Amino acid sequence: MDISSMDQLAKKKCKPCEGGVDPCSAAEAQEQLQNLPGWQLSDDGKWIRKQWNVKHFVQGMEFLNRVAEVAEEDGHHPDVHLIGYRKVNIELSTHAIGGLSENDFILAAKIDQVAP
Ligand SMILES: C[C@H](O)[C@H](O)[C@H]1CNC2=NC(N)=NC(=O)C2=N1
Repeated sequence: MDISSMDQLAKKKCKPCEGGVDPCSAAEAQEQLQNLPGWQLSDDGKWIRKQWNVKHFVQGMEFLNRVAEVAEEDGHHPDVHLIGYRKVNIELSTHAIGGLSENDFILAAKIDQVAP
């Protein structure tokens, strides 16, 4: 997987993924995360997660609605871990391969573009 800048990632489109490819390594993931500020890699290297502080609950919901549009457009979807009083926490992983693929980094860049 080539390492792209955030802008390069956001210009890419997620590719349909139904398994059959190896997840990216923790080292590749860490390298890619250099361009995705605020995203954390899980200890097992299988997912990335980011938390935002928002002004209020509705702002968090409006943010998630924008995320839903991006996800549907790209055919790659987040796991929303928390929509709280003033917090949103989103996790990304490619479920078809049980780990991270470039799709997750592309979606992370696109989510950052629509974050409040
Ligand atoms: C064919 C298409 O790529 C799959 O159905 C998509 C849908 N959205 C997805 N989202 C995530 N996070 N992981 C997947 O493996 C996945 N697969």
